[in-house]
Amino acid sequence: MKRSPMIRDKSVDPARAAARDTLRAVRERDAYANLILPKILRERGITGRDAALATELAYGSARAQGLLDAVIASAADRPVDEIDGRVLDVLRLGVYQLLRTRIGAHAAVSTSVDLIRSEAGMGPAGFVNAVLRKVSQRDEDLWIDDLAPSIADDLIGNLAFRYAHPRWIAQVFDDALGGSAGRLQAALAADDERPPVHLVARPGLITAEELALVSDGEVGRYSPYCVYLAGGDPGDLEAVRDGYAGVQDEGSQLVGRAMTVAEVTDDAGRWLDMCAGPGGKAALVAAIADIDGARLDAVEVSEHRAELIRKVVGDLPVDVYVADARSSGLTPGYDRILLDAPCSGLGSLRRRPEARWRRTPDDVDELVVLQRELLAEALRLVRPGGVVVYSTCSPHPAETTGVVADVLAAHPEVEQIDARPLVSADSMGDGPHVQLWPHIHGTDAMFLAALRR
Ligand SMILES: C[S@@+](CC[C@H](N)C(=O)[O-])C[C@H]1O[C@@H](n2cnc3c(N)ncnc32)[C@H](O)[C@@H]1O
Repeated sequence: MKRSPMIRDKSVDPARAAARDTLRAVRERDAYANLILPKILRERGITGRDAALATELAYGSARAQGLLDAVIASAADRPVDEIDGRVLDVLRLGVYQLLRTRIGAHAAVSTSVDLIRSEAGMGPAGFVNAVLRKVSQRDEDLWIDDLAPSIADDLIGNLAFRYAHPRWIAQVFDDALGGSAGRLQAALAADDERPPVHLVARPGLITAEELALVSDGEVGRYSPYCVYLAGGDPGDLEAVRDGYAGVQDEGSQLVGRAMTVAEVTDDAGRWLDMCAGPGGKAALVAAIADIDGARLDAVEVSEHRAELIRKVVGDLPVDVYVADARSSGLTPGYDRILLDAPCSGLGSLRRRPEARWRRTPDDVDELVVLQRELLAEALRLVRPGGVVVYSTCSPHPAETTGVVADVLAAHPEVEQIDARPLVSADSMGDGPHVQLWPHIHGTDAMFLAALRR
């Protein structure tokens, strides 16, 4: 591969250059950090400690962007949108190192100056040096005390700033948590951390205990298929490469499993996953279907994502349909349906570093309309006595309890059943729905509700 000039420059640290180029791709091309960074590392042959450092700096800086920008604007005495983008990327990396890592101030500043000098020259390097030296005079708490809204005036704004979330998202979490500052603080803090990798042991191929043994991991708390990986790249594991295991958040496993364990009398084995791409839950459900003698129809509107489903389900009993699930043409009469609806993803922000700064409240309004239509169609496709599991990787009340309440109001023939026994985790509240949380369950903030027609 063609190496960029800054990589050849001996003064530039390859790990930091990889992190900088990731932030640039995120800023300039709306790239996803967790897709672009692994590619950069692979292409440049960066492994081991350098790869770990690049990952920490790129993901950490992307996740903390709002906090970092407020500090940069204050230290530079100008809004960040008046700072050249390439300089801003390097400043974000530098401020992240100063405030949120144990890297010494001298190393954080000098490596940042090297990064920008190699591609933009002495002027921008002097600016980066001056801003970072000013930032280095205080620690993170002092900067937060200076710049965050006061606790007395705006508690949610203060917590949002402190834990690097847009205020509107902190407000959504607060609404979903029922307005307790302690709970909100714990939720935001957990969401501000780098999440552990969860593996799924594919039923029928390997047990969680066996997978824990070969991966040096720990068996999960709730999902019988889950293993918590202690560290390292899951792609290096033979079990993952051979398809015996995959990467999947424990909450997502619990949702897939819930659809298969709900009580359905005379289950004829006609199962449907209505929004199945890229196939994480479909693969788990299909493996269980294989054991139970059932067959899964998997619908996905995007051809590319449908192809990902085909790859991950392999020879399992699955038929993949590329269609809009609101008008798929499938014959009604399903025993079990999983509707893992397209959603804002506010419950898995910890796994998508830059996502929190891209989402807007308007995204949610459009999604809610689609979610209602999809759920109404699921209720049309399920047979009397059958069960629909509705789930989102978002705790936003409009996308969760709001959608369920609206659709139930229009369908008196449908009852909501208690989803808690289908999940069997701790602290699941009063039901009948289940809302999982990173700070309580260690999972993404998945929601699920179970409806019987
Ligand atoms: C939350 S994701 C599903 C994740 C999946 N269940 C998994 O575990 O891998 C929602 C999926 O729904 C698809 N989708 C969006 N609108 C759709 C529609 N109208 N009909 C079918 N699929 C749709 C999206 O392309 C996306 O792949």
